[in-house]
Amino acid sequence: MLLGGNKTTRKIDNFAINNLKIPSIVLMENAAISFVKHIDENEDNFLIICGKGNNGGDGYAIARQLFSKGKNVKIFCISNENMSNDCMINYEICKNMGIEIFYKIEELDKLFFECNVVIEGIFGTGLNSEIKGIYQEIIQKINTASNNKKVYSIDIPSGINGDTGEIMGISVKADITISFVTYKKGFLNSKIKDFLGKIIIENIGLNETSINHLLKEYYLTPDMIKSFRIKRNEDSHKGDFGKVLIFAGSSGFYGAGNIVAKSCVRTGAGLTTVITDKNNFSLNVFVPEAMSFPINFDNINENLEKLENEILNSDVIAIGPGIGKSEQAFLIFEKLISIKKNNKGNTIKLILDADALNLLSENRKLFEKIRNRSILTPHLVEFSRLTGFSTDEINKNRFEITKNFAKKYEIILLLKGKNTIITNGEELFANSTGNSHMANGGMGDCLTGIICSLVGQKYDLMKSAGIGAYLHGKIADELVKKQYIVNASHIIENISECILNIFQN
Ligand SMILES: NC(=O)C1=CN([C@@H]2O[C@H](COP(=O)(O)OP(=O)(O)OC[C@H]3O[C@@H](n4cnc5c(N)ncnc54)[C@H](O)[C@@H]3O)[C@@H](O)[C@H]2O)[C@H](O)CC1
Ligand SMILES: [K+]
Repeated sequence: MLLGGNKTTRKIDNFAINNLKIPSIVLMENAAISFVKHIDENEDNFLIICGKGNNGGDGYAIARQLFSKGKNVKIFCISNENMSNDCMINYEICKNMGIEIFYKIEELDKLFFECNVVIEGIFGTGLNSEIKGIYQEIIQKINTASNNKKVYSIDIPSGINGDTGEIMGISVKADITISFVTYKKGFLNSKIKDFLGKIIIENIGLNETSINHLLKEYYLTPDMIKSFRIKRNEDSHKGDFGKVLIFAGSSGFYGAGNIVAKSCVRTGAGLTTVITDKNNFSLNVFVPEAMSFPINFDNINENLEKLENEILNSDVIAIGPGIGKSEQAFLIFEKLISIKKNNKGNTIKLILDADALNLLSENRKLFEKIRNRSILTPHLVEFSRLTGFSTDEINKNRFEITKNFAKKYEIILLLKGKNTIITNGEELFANSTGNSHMANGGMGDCLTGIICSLVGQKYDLMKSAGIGAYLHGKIADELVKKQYIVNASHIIENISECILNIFQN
């Protein structure tokens, strides 16, 4: 699903009108028809509150549609001066059709009392400043009425900034928001969850393929994830699903390595090998399918040469969870990223997480070695270390900062958090799954394991990160329906079933 905002709505509008030659009034009519589809047939007595821009125009067109179905419809017109063209056209039609239109704010309380459903089209993507005066008063009244009326918002609850989700002084609290063409970036702002109600994204007669060259940002949906699927050949063997090398876990943190390995195996990698302390015997018990490459941390030079063979044999290397920042960890990390091509002549892909990111932050010249082949999976604090931006700065400007970083270092960035972001600097995915009940130790390790496994199975880096983040969150979303806390072990046990559901449903 396309992800957009105020500027992109204007871009799509312009393209549809100027290139596809769809008159703007047709777009508005399509929007109205799509909107009305979501209104329960049994509802009656509508109050439609209209501003003077195209959001208000949508409101007048919706009023006409409902009226022509025989519904009781009343309109509150906030202003009939300086209306946009299409708003004026629909306003005039409503007048001509004899729909009752009210203008005085003193009449609003009675209108609220008499209606069952409020539909508001005050501001959409054109809101450009703090809401004051009469607009503020009307929105306050809608919110008071909303205690016992159903409130539908057209496109965006009036008062929410479509780009940032910021509340511009005051905002309508909708029960249902029916938005057009794109999932608005502002909806990702967790602070406004209660203002949006149920979100539905509707079509206005534009096929996604005819406009998706205009924007390269997506909100990940089940359909998108399904479309990423690579079919498995009947005659394939384990070598076709990737040789994954994992450097994770160290004394005191063996669990991290075990979780990465088990997630990787459960996601379907062909062969999984874990570089681990020679004294770690837990791996074989926890993940019998994985192999281990033992390291003597007291004398790592013993193993570095043998390690070279292991690297040359691998398709993808995941590095980071639980490795610490010791001299030895650094030397192994440096060795692992120093060879670009494997025995088959293919580029070895890298997934860098946790301490690998911290080591990278402190040794920036290593960025040179990871270009064009890596996914970095920081959480907010790790990303702050990598970029030098404060966590507040990143939160305010996630899209731009992540894209710039990915572009500068030619890597895929996956910034973990609510609506995890994945970008290569051009294209961007915002994840739609996940919840706060999965915020506990080991979750990141599990995500790393899933992603490196997908890369091993020849999914490209963007898609591996996208499927991985979606799957990881989706499993947790399903589990919280029946349990309060979700741990990495719970995710691991459900990976295979969830992949089946996503790819086959
Ligand atoms: N491609 C699509 O998705 C389509 C969307 N449609 C609808 O059009 C609106 C956007 O319409 P636009 O005319 O650009 O803006 P608005 O109606 O949101 O508001 C503009 C109106 O309000 C004034 N204004 C802005 N901020 C304030 C403020 N703080 N106080 C007072 N007045 C303010 C501004 O000056 C304008 O007069 C989109 O959301 C969809 O609902 C199309 O119908 C079809 C294509
Ligand atoms: K609105």
